[in-house]
Amino acid sequence: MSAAQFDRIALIGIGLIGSSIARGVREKGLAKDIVISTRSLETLKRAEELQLGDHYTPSAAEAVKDADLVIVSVPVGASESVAKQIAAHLKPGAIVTDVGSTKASVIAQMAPHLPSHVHFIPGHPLAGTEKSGPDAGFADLFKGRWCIFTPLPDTDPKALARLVAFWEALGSKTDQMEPEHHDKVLAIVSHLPHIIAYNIVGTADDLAAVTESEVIKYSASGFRDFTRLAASDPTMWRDICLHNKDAILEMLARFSEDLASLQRSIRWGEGDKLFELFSRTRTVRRSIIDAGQDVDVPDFGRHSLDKKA
Ligand SMILES: NC(=O)C1=CN([C@@H]2O[C@H](COP(=O)(O)OP(=O)(O)OC[C@H]3O[C@@H](n4cnc5c(N)ncnc54)[C@H](O)[C@@H]3O)[C@@H](O)[C@H]2O)C=CC1
Ligand SMILES: O=C(O)C(=O)Cc1ccc(O)cc1
Repeated sequence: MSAAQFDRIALIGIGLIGSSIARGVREKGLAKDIVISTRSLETLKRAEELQLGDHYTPSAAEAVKDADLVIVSVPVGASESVAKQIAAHLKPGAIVTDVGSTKASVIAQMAPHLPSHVHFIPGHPLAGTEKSGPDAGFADLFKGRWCIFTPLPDTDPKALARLVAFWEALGSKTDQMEPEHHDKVLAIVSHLPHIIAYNIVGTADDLAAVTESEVIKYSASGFRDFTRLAASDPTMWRDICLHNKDAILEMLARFSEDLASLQRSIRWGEGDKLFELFSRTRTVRRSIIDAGQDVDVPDFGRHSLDKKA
């Protein structure tokens, strides 16, 4: 058995991320046994129909018994509830991890409840789409994408190395950072873009009453790209906003200031300033492409609008 392989993996939550992990684990042969648990019986039934695992139970406590690796893939606001349910049933020596989009809050919710005889290692795959649920997942979701770990100070290096090997076997590149740093970085690169998308699509929807259906009829690709982000799961994004509040508010304050400056340049016809900003931002896109980070475009770009949600 390689470092990336486990006898029994328990997946708590089987939506886009949990089901992508299940599919990847199967494809790469990373577990002898996959146990799936989720709160909704309907979702659990669907996971079984899709044959994502070997065992299915609505009880998270039941699912983690004898599991060597437990992966919690639920909206971040449900983390404490899951930790409380599984705590007394975890196998000594098991690795417990999560995939939540915020890290300081997940640690604060889970760590106090988990027994000292397990290895709790928070994680976050920077890979996803606007879709949710067990049908939305696919084994290649993590290929070439970062998975960030925010280990606690006393984390066992061997357990961390096994979890790193596991995510790398799923195709991820891996990195580590402090949870607070993670939350600030993600606030600007992921959370703010989604909030801006929700806002602009909401504004356009309000205006639609005035302009009737012109918003849909004439929607250009720029607006269509925003609608993809704004179609993301409402529960997941409500929880991210509530659980990364400070970092998001800090970035929003900065964003609002810069937007006011842009507004002023437009009002006063400051073409040089507009040109300077637009030239600077163009180089950001180019550097992302040059760094080979542009893997999203073919799969999740505007074509995704044409696929079934
Ligand atoms: N969707 C995305 O693009 C990404 C999401 N994430 C994070 O991954 C986590 C899961 O997200 P998705 O898979 O996209 O969501 P999803 O909505 O597709 O699936 C969520 C799953 O959690 C279950 N669930 C909800 N509340 C529960 C509870 N209290 N107890 C047990 N199960 C519960 C649901 O039944 C469902 O199976 C979230 O924390 C999210 O922030 C991380 C990276 C990307
Ligand atoms: O769909 C997109 O463009 C995303 O950005 C997906 C995503 C959503 C949340 C995360 O924490 C990580 C990735």
